[in-house]
Amino acid sequence: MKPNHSRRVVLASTSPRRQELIASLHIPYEIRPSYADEHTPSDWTPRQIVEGLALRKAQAVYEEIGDPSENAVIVGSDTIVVLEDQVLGKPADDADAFRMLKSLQGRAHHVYTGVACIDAATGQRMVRHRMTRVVMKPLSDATIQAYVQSGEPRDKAGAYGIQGLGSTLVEGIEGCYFTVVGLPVSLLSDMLSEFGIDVL
Ligand SMILES: Cc1cn([C@H]2C[C@H](O)[C@@H](COP(=O)(O)OP(=O)(O)OP(=O)(O)O)O2)c(=O)[nH]c1=O
Repeated sequence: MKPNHSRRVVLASTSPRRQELIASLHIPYEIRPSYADEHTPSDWTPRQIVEGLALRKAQAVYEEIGDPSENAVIVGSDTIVVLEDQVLGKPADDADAFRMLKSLQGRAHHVYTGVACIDAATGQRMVRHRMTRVVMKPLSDATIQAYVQSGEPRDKAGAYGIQGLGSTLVEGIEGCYFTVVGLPVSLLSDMLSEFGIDVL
């Protein structure tokens, strides 16, 4: 059976990494930045945070383009880094990035990414998450400082990007690499097929 490519994906994201990953699936897509409120109650679990925020991001775009004639699936995603019971989002500034990396170095943490799909015509929705364990090498203050000065940590949860210079800080991972980068494509392709979009 040929893949059904008549529906398109609307990626509710400003993240260049997510845009590159959706492009790699070779399905029709468009980008619509979503500016949902990212504050969450302090008692939410990591799963509730990433699933809740992924859904909020998709919902914000659904409210703009949702229409019975719209043959599209809206996708939202959210990533956090969790060190024991501490949730690390994006660093506020370079000092915050240094502090985050100092706490992550030499030990393991978990990266959670939530993915939400909303059918733009019917409003039908699905939300899931994936988690990957990452072990970071022991790092000297000088190495952390040099990495912070590269500018890479600024827009990334946990203040590192495994896909960039941050790859040199990581000892190993258990789980899906793309969950760390911010969009678990294998989970997304399973979810899209439930909405009538077959990647293969
Ligand atoms: C841990 C890690 C995070 N990240 C990024 C992925 C996400 O873009 C970012 C986490 O912030 P998010 O709030 O999940 O996403 P965002 O604000 O960048 O984009 P959106 O418009 O979709 O809300 O951290 C990496 O790129 N590499 C990594 O190794």
